[in-house]
Amino acid sequence: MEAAAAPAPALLDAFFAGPRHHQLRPAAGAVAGCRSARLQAQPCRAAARFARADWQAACAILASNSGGSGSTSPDAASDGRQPAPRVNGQKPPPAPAPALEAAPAELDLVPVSNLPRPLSISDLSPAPMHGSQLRVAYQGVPGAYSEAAAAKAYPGCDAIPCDQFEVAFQAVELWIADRAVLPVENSLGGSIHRNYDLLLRHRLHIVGEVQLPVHHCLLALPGVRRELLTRVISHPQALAQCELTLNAMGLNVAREAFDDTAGAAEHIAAGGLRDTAAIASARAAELYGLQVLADGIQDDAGNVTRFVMLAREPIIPRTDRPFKTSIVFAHDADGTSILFKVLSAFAFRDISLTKIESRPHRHRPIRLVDDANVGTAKHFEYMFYIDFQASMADVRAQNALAEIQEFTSFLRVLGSYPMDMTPWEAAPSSWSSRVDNSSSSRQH
Ligand SMILES: O=C(O)C(=O)C[C@]1(C(=O)O)C=C[C@@H](O)C=C1
Repeated sequence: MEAAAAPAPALLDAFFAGPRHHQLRPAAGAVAGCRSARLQAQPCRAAARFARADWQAACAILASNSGGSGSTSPDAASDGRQPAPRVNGQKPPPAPAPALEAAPAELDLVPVSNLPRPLSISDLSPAPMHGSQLRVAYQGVPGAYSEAAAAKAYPGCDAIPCDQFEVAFQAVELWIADRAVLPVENSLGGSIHRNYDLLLRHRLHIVGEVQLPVHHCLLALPGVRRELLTRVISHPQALAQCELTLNAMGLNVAREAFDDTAGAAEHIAAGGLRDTAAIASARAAELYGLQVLADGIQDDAGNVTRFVMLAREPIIPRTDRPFKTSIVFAHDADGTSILFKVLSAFAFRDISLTKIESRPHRHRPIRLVDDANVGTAKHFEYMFYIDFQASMADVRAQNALAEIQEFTSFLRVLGSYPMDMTPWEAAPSSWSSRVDNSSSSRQH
């Protein structure tokens, strides 16, 4: 039985650092030293023992800086910051929102000129403006679920809207924001693949997670009736999460993808579109002056999106509360047994996996295997992402990863962070029970 222990900095640095210059290669030094052969695993463990005193000293310094803020934010202790008592994210914008000013006067829209304009690529010059508040980048415009996730992760933060996921990553890298909060998976729609790819391309660390119950509404301009609609617009995830309900409502109209749910609501308000409805939050309805045509239209009452919190530095993993660790790996060797070996490394140590995802290996998507008799087989190559339920401060996790390094060509720890353990609160769903009944009668 492997006992839990404080991690050694050399070993943790090695896992967290990953490759510096080429994303798909292991880092020089400790990582490469540990992974390349079974024989080389020993020096790495020796280094780990040697550095234990440094690790404990570093922990002591961080503990004395954290000041016991009592914040509900999972990585607040590592920040040492007190959230300022300001409402989430509504700082004065650099310019009024021109699109909304064009909305027809009779719509009686709530003035939204004080909503922040989303950052775009052209805003990303590294010119940090340091205030006392934690600045948290999210993708979308005010009223997006990601904004609510940012507020849940960092209560009282200054939420910074970004027009793309990529911009949110860069905002943190360039010190325009301190954190990013980005969706990675939804209980109905599945993984948000773009963010898995970006996690690998960028060098940010996962420092926490939040799970947000997602309660969708069907929004339209005031006075619009459902029969007039010819189109429903929203984020593709939101469209997917409401597909059965929309059909059950008899709303078999065109569906169109939008960058984010609140952006779709804003588009309807700005364009005065009377034939279009958006799937978005009740908060988006308020912000953009739309009426709620139907409430709780997600296909399952327990619709939840999981977001990760990203920072420039990792947090110090602990063992006194439930932690999760996210890793990504690839392998060079022929054969499917690698995945089996990786899973065994966790099973053998009784570590539960909470998620496994594969994505194309962008640097080497196809491997050709020639057989003179039958031709050339084209194997697709993958990067594998795994979340497991243990902290990197737990020696079981350290040993599992040391073992995995021996048969993978690339391994990076994306983060080791506290699990979101907030009590379950399913979003009420006025439509889902009908859909459940109708879909089950359809299936049998
Ligand atoms: O469009 C939004 O409001 C978002 O915050 C994005 C997003 C997503 O990417 O999954 C977040 C939560 C919901 O699952 C739907 C959409």
